[in-house]
Amino acid sequence: MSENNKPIRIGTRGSRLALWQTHFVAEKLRGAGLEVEIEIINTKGDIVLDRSLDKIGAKGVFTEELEEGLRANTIDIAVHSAKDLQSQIPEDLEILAFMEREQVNDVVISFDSQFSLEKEQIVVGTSSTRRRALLSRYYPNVIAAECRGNLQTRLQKLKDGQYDAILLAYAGVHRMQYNHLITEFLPTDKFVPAAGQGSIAIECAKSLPLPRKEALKACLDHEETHFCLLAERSFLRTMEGGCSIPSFALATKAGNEVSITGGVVSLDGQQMITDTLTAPSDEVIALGERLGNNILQMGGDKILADIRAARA
Ligand SMILES: NCc1[nH]cc(CCC(=O)O)c1CC(=O)O
Repeated sequence: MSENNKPIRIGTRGSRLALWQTHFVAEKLRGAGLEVEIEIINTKGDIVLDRSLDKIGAKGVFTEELEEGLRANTIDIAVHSAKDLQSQIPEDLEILAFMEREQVNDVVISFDSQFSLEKEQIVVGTSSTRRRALLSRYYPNVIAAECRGNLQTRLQKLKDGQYDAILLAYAGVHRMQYNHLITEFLPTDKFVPAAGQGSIAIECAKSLPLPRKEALKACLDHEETHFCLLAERSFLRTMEGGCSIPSFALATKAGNEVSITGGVVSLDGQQMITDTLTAPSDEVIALGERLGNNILQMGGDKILADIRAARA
């Protein structure tokens, strides 16, 4: 069997969401006539569930072990939620494809179909500092509480009555078929999503043979999403923020232009800096950098310094 006919070995985390995403990728590849094998790899983010993500601290808590597999050539590609991928990819690896993004909103999930964020004395669980900060900003009546674990764990905590509602990314809710529990779609102009939310990223070693890379990219990459994600991730790099920083960014492409809105919010939601910029789509990296530098200069640097000081 020639090198290019060997099955594609796909590495993935073992959570139900990760497996859904991996089977989605596998089906696309099989549809293109490629053979696939799936390898489940546990990451620190899956194992350490008793601490919030910003306290685990290390970059790439959901990716490191997968990246080791790419380096050791035990897998050919790693499937990630683009949002979970650190902004700086190691020198010897690359992102081969960003798959077509689905609806990017955050949503409210509750077992009470009458639930409203306007109510008094309600407890809402979130897993991200961004959602918690935005919740505090727009709904000071709400008590924002920490809610970690995979989607099933979070839903179980909601069912157990630890919260009146939780906030999640629509993409994960949809993939896990929990749409019936959505009580509200949060608007993206207020709850601007995290960079990369809703897209699946495919990572590989730079040394993967070119014909393999080309076949995979042709099958999995979505050009419009790719341009947008490059802009958002360039912004994230400039802000030096991973998933532990309450930054947000959403790019959209119209014709040959990409527009991006992004910024940062203080942990208590009191201060927020945002800006929107537009550029031709072949300048998305510079666009994201420009947005990041604007945000830092407009006071974002102070917000980030305060967050670092609060955690130190
Ligand atoms: N950090 C966990 C995570 N990573 C990706 C998703 C959902 C899917 C996506 O945004 O692409 C989620 C769950 C959530 O944020 O509610």
